[in-house]
Amino acid sequence: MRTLNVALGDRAYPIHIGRGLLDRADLVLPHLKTRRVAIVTNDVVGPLYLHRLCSALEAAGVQVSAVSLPDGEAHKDWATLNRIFDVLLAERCERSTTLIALGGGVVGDMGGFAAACYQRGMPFIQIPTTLLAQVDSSVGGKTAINHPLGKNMIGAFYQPRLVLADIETLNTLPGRELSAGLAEVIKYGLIRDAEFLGWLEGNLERLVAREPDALAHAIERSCRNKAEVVAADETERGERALLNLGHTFGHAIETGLGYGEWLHGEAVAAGTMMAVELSRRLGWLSEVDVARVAALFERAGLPVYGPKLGVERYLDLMAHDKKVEAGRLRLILLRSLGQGVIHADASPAEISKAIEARCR
Ligand SMILES: NC(=O)c1ccc[n+]([C@@H]2O[C@H](COP(=O)([O-])OP(=O)(O)OC[C@H]3O[C@@H](n4cnc5c(N)ncnc54)[C@H](O)[C@@H]3O)[C@@H](O)[C@H]2O)c1
Ligand SMILES: O=C(O)C(=O)C[C@@H](O)[C@H](O)[C@H](O)COP(=O)(O)O
Ligand SMILES: [Zn+2]
Repeated sequence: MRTLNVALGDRAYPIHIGRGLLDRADLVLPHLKTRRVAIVTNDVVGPLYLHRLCSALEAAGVQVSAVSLPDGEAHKDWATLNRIFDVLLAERCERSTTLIALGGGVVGDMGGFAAACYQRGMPFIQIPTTLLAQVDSSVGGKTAINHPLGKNMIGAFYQPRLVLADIETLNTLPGRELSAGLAEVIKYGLIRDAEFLGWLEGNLERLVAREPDALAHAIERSCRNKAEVVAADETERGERALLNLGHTFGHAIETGLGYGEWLHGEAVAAGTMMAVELSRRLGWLSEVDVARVAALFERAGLPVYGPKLGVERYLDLMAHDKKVEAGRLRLILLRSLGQGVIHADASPAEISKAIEARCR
């Protein structure tokens, strides 16, 4: 098992990465306030892993309630969030009960938001079961639900007390979902870790083949990058915005097509290509750099062009981005491969050309 720390003072928490961790109640117990938990999962993950987690906790004397949500991004909404509150109340969960999110990023984002709101805040633990959730969404405390007009528009910053990433859960993950997770892995290389980017270029097929050592390395390195950024800028006043590379375009794709049509990671990959193209047009990247990034995404089984929504529609959707300040779009671009930058000066005409060049 490898352990990292998210250094947030008296709210610091560990990220444990390893095999068989679902059975390790001993890792969970020190982070509970009382011996009472409510597990939030979904209709796909529950049948696979809920029993193991429940058995381990119950054997350690913990009283467990569980709620299973319908699967998918289309259910990351108010109605589904409310189902969590219905169960927490019906089961008489207390403010000291710990909510455990067992699943991918959708379950984690919704479980975390429910934990932030229920009785004004209950303890929260993340047990991520997708690659995307293990490398990104379970760390850092962004929680949210979607709105028909924009992704993650209603939410809160609310940190977990523990992240438990059991790599063995990735064995049952569909290939398309593994690829989606790789988009966020590649992101860390592009925005702040050129050495890791080089490693990814040399090892991508090992990740696609789910070689345990390669996966463990990629998850640890990704979490290390994310933990450093979050510790330095928890609520996205500055540097944390770099984690949004490709997301302003990508969220427009997800919202524009309807949630769940494209996976988040797929939209981020196509959106990153738009950001990369704009960076080239600004003179920061070369044609060779663009080809290098596209090749990496393609080897990961990810799209490198977005859908043809129409440039006006893209711009309209992008205007809802949370990084918009005083009506001005702030985009994450690349000064070089491995160095992200927040850029507020791109003109709508320049942005439009980059979108058009990367739609098909
Ligand atoms: N909070 C953050 O910082 C952050 C970061 C990145 C993404 N996100 C959010 O995360 C969401 C995407 O997360 P995701 O990619 O994990 O999608 P997801 O949660 O929808 O999970 C993907 C699919 O895999 C299934 N699944 C999960 N674990 C499995 C397993 N071990 N075996 C088999 N099937 C399994 C799920 O039921 C689902 O069908 C998006 O809503 C995105 O906005 C949040
Ligand atoms: O943790 C962050 O900060 C991120 O931006 C990580 C992203 O991968 C993630 O998709 C996040 O939910 C997007 O945040 P948002 O603020 O644009 O909704
Ligand atoms: Zn993301």
